[in-house]
Amino acid sequence: LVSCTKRTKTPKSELAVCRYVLLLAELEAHQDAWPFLRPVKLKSVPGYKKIIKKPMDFFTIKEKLINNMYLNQENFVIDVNLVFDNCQKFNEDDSEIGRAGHRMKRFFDKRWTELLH
Ligand SMILES: Cc1ncccc1N[C@@H](C)c1cnc2ccsc2c1
Repeated sequence: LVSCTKRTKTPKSELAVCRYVLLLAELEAHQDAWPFLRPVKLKSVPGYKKIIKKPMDFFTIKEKLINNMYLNQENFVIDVNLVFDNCQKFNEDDSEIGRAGHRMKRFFDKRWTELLH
C-alpha cells in the first residue's frame, strides 16, 4: 500500500487496491455510515445472528483489504454489497438504519461507476 503515495510504477492490482482504499475511506466518512462502521454486536441485537448469515461491515472490509484478502475486485464489491443487503434484510426500509443503508448504497454505486470510467 506504500506505493499509493510513492510515484513508482505499480502493478495494475496495486492501483486497484488503492482505488478500493480510497473508496472505502469515502464510505466511512459519509454521514450515513454510522450503522456500518463496525461489526453488529450479535449479543446486543436480538435476532441478528439468526437472520444474517454473513455479517459484514466497513471495518472488516478494510482489514481484509490491508491483509490483501481481495484477490479480485469482484470480492471487494461483493462484501460492500453484503453490508447493504444485510441492512435491507434486517431493517425496515422506513427506519433510521434502513434509510441510511439505502443512501449509502446509492452513494457507493455512483462512486463505483465513476471510479471505473
Ligand atoms: C447495520 C445494523 N443493522 C441492524 C442492526 C444494527 C446495525 N448496526 C449496529 C452498529 C447498531 C447497533 N445498535 C444500534 C442502536 C441504535 S442504532 C444501532 C446500530
